[in-house]
Amino acid sequence: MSDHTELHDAHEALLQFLYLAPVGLVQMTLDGRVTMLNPLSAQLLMPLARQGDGLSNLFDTLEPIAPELRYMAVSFQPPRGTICEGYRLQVSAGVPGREDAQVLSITLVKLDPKRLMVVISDVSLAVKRERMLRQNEAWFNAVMVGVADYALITLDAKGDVSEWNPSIGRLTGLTAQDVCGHNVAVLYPGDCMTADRVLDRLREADANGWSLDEGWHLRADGSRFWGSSMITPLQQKTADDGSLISSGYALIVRDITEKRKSAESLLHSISCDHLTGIANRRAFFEAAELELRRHQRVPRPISLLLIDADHFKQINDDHGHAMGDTVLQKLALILTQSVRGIDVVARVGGEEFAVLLPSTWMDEAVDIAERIRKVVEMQSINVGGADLRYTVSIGVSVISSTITSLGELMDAADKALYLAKRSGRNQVRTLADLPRTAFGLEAFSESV
Ligand SMILES: Nc1nc2c(ncn2[C@@H]2O[C@H](COP(=O)(O)OP(=O)(O)OP(=O)(O)O)[C@@H](O)[C@H]2O)c(=O)[nH]1
Repeated sequence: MSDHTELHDAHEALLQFLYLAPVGLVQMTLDGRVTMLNPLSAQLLMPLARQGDGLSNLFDTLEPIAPELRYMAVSFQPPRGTICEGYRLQVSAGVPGREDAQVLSITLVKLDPKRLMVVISDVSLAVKRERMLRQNEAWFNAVMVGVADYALITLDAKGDVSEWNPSIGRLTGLTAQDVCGHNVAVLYPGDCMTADRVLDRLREADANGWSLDEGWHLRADGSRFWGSSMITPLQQKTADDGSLISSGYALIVRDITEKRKSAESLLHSISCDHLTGIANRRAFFEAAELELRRHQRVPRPISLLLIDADHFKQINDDHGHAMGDTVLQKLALILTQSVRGIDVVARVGGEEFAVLLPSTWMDEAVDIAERIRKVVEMQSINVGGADLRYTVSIGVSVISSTITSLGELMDAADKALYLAKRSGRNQVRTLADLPRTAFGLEAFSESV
């Protein structure tokens, strides 16, 4: 066989491999320009491609959901090596009960100083199974493990503590007088549990047979511990509408501080944004999905703030990328300090943040957004002796009869944010601020 034929056959075999590979494979330049992609990667990425751009640059395609990938590639100094492995990208939120969230796993390898290879796979099903497994494990642990560090009490139909068991004193230092007759929310720090949330959990226990949650709990001396709590219904009866309701519940609380510490670094790596330390896009969608599922069971308001730093490109251009990063870190801090423990604060894009506010009406959400806007406006960051000031624009939306899914909630906040930007930035807007006749964005842009 001639060298030429051998080469041709090897090439054919390689193409065949790429074509049939069970994972998406993309080869590209360091700045993301795609030079080769196999059919599976095209299929996985096509829903993300913006009109007109196609899939010509992978970093552009992934910019809205993972702007950090470009920075990770640029800041990777060695001439070759693995830049990231199994990095999870939350593509869509999914619709509870109808459509699963879509999650892609991305491995980025630098082949040589000029080329990157990307391996993409759809791990949506695996993520769903992981979550179920985590839940089952926690459930099992709550029931079977650790007789020394658990506490048991009973609750009435409203979630008030009806029966005291000394185990709760051992775990928390609280006395019967501290808890009996009070809402079980007394076992939690003020900003981590509300009476509404307690009722949600009781309804969840009625529907599923149990409700399991992890979070901060309170000791008598004011200190906190990370606890797992499981609520199970006691005597159940069928209501007029056919649903099951209980006259009482058992609550088991366990101190899992130690277990949390060991799981924390793993959890941190998959759910925290690498720059700001707050939740990343993936963790946000998971938490928001859970919140919306609760809302479907017991309807009550949920508001969303989308916060975007104004003229951020200019900050990067004037003061350098590292200063841009500092601004994002400071903004993340302001957001976490401005809301309650049960609110979800996340970085969902490059300079875009989201805050989900359970049990919060639109006017309360607008007040919180306005407070955040003012704190940012007042803050000055020292840059080489000079003051750097910046502002944010905020879009606010709330679940309503027309906005029922996470996608719609995000979309409404995004439109309101766009309105805030178009109206001059450094302001808070809702869709109610749109001209009545111009609800759609296209119509709006024509009318401005
Ligand atoms: N420093 C830093 N910059 C980032 C990061 N992620 C995204 N960016 C930059 O954020 C900038 C966002 O710019 P644009 O979307 O044009 O928006 P803008 O300049 O904020 O303008 P408006 O949003 O219209 O007020 C881009 O220049 C991105 O490169 C990051 O992690 N760190």
